[in-house]
Amino acid sequence: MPDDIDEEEDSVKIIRLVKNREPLGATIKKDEPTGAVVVARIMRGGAADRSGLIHVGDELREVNGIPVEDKSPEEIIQILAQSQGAITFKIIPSIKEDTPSKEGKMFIKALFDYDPNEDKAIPCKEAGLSFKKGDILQIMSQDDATWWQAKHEGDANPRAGLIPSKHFQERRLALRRPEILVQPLQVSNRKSSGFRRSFRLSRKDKKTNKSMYECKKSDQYDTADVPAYEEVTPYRRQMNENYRLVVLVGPVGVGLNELKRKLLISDTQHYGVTVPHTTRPRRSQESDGVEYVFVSKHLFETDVQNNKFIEYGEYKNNYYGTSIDSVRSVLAKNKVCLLDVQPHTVKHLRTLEFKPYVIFIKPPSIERLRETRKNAKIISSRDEQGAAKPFTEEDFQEMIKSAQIMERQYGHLFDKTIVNDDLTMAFSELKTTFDKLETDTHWVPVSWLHS
Ligand SMILES: Nc1ncnc2c1ncn2[C@@H]1O[C@H](COP(=O)(O)OP(=O)(O)OP(=O)(O)O)[C@@H](O)[C@H]1O
Repeated sequence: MPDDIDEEEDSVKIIRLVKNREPLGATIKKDEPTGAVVVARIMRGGAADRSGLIHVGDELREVNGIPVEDKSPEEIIQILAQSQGAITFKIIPSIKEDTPSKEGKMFIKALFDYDPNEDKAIPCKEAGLSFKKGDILQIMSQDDATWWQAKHEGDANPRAGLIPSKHFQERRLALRRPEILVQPLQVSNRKSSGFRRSFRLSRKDKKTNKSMYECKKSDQYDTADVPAYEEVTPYRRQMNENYRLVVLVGPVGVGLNELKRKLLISDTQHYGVTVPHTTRPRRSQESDGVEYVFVSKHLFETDVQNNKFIEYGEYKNNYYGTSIDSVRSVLAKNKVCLLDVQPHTVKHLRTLEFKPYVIFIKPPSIERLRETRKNAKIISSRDEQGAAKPFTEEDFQEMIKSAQIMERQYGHLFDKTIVNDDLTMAFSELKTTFDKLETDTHWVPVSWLHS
């Protein structure tokens, strides 16, 4: 054995990787205490990972015969960027053993849009993975507390990209929160018709000009508790199970009732709606349990105390409300229950029992609203009698503004968005969505199935 080889040389490894146009899929850093250049991260599925020859913690000594000890990571990256074909690395392997993990078995739904190019904090923009709110991501590594590695679910390309970890993203969102909170839920104080009811008769208190459902303070600022990701798992309804609750949300006048009505008449045996409760006296042509369940004020208030209502409110000194049991009774008849609620209510319905599927009905552009709603009528909140009137330009503007606020504040809870431009097309998209919901596999929160 020659004398000039020091002991360390025993462990030196020479490896060759062939680099084509694809990046190597590894990042390096200077180890502060020792000054050594070490591999900081191996991107899952990238060229370095697939070779199986380089690992996190390996110390880099030479690249193509050039010693790297006195070079900064940027200079080394430069050398690598300029190299093509086979690249030779001299490394001292890390002694750390790889720990088996549940890599690739965890799926998350992204609850925000992400573009690595806009992210000042990401260690390497090229390694970042961009995604949109609602995308399903497969988590490939959580080794790093700040930067996870992920792929789009179903993507055949094995290479993972960097995404902010849940903890990191939520922490930085929390720091930015005061900005977000400036936007209140109500669209304007001219009228508060931005939010709809499941029962049209009792929509607004015209005298106080208030929405009949006063939101709790915390509900108005829901953005404050928006998580970054939600862990999800595939779910397919079994034959003996109840149908999932279908929740429809959208701004007033967007056509929610119209779509619901069309669905109901398309198959009255299959679809159902809840019967609301009221404390107003029954009219002669009405039957208890058909138009409304008629109850006393005392009973209604007791039920409110016992959290029996999903939503409730007061209109002309009478209470109106949708009870949780009314949803259960539709589901128990083996029907698909169509429920329309204010968007802030959705989070209370997200339980294993209801497994809600939330559809957002969105207005088209203002130009299309003008064209398509020429003969349509809206129940005007400015009208004491609540009579149907043709849409005004203000109604259109408010509908669009209200939809934007809903999307921004509650978009993370929507499973599907349908634009109600042409009614026939919107209905057919809705119908297809319903059919798929009953037969296909969908992603649902893990907490619903493992709670
Ligand atoms: N795509 C469409 N094209 C043309 N007219 C439509 C369309 N969708 C709904 N309409 C009409 O718009 C009007 C308002 O619809 P609808 O009552 O269903 O709205 P809504 O969202 O349920 O409102 P509200 O909360 O006031 O009950 C109705 O006259 C309806 O027929």
